[in-house]
Amino acid sequence: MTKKYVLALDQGTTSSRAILFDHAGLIRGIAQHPFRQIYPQPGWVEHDPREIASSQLGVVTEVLVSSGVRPEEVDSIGITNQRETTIVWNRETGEPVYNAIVWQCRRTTDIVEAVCGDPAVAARVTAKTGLVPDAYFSASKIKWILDNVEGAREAAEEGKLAFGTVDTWLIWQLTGGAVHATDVTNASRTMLFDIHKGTWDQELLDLFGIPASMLPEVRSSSGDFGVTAYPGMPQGIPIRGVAGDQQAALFGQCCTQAGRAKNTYGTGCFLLMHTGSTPVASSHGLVTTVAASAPGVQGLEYALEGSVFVAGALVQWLRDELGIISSASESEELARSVDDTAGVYVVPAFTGLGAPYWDSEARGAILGLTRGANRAHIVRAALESMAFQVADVAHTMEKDSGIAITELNVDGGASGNDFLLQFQSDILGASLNRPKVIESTGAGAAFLAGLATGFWEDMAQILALREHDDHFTPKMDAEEREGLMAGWHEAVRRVMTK
Ligand SMILES: Nc1ncnc2c1ncn2[C@@H]1O[C@H](COP(=O)(O)OP(=O)(O)O)[C@@H](O)[C@H]1O
Ligand SMILES: O=P(O)(O)OC[C@H](O)CO
Repeated sequence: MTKKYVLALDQGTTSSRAILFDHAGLIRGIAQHPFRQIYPQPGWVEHDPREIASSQLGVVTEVLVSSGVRPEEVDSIGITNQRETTIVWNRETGEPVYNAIVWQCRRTTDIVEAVCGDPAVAARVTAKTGLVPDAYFSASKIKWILDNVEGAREAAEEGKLAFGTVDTWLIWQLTGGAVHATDVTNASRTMLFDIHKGTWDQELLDLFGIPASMLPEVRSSSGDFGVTAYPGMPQGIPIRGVAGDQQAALFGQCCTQAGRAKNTYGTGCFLLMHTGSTPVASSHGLVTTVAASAPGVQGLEYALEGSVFVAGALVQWLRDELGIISSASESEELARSVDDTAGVYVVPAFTGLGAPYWDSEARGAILGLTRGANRAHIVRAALESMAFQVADVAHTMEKDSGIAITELNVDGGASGNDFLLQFQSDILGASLNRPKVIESTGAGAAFLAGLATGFWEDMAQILALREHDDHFTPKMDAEEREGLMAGWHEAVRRVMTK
């Protein structure tokens, strides 16, 4: 076989990565570059679209050179990306009209209130898109650019501007402007896409005042997105896989059937459960999103998604602000040095509380301190708080879907912490699988591309590649679990403002 590798481009919020996967699904090379975070005002977050592209294209060349792989050996490219982040550019010049407005940016809160403040309108938006109206999603960000960048609205109405999430921007760059397309998973995060029909929705476009001519064509996640034609880069490599990073991770974890779920432990946590061909609506503020499908699947597939705002970020806080650990990994050793937290609970509501509490005014607290409490107890309580928060989201998801989570696939930087995973398994009463290749996001993008070209034959072949290096099974008895959970809920109640 002359084609030996699939190249995944993982364009994340803080860095761009390129990862080479071989036929066994193992990583054969990886290159990574951070790029600038731009904070023009409190609560605003931007990226320079040119830096997104240059850092991403830079690591492609770097990974090929550093691993000694020839471009002819690369079967295809899969792209996965930070979602919702919004870029608008001029179709003729290829120049962005404004910086990328990042998913974390809160500048459009007032726009969302003005457009969706009426509960009947909000309900209609949710019914079509599966999303809870919020500045997080792309629609209000596009509107902000059209309303605030001089000449942008006129140019958009004349058909001169193109909108894209980061996948679309990268596809445009890689194909030399030949392809303006996105995939169904990224489209489902814009708040302009009808997730039932699988099409852009004119009513939503009118609501936000966005001309349809700006929108990319929507394609399946595993399919044809053109070939590379960027000057100075290997030419003619097919782009065959595209998915938003959380849906790519779900696919990479082989969660392609109803009830299968994954949780990514990064700065925050993203828990997604595949719900098959049924879009499950949440009664507790979780979002319904489109899942990435393997080739040949008819119609759309869906997932329920819930997130924890502060997870690994709490460990960073212990290190950088409190200074009670010197590295993230030290947290494990310290947590194990004590038998329990001595009744201490940490509620990391730095930016409020998400599902199922939805209290944006709540703030963090360390509770239950006694004279004997020491840093090990606090560090242990911090790790446990990550697991409690995930358990809250998981239980909410179980209620909404009617499906019990008995097995959870895990990944992300903090999933390297065995103490955390054992406690998570105990508190959830579910088994956890941590795959050997922890880069599930990149793996998902690679699988989507390699399935489209025939590099891998089918899902069964990919499932067979999956080697779990670690399983965690619940060891805690029900009484202890319930006691700890009750203590957590009491701690949460103490920080809530409503
Ligand atoms: N051994 C560990 N124990 C606990 N947290 C960890 C550990 N290693 C990394 N982390 C946390 O995981 C996060 C990094 O994970 P990563 O998946 O790279 O995040 P992201 O993609 O959100 O940037 C950081 O917040 C870090 O504090
Ligand atoms: O870039 P990440 O890994 O922080 O992921 C960001 C998410 O896609 C935002 O929805």
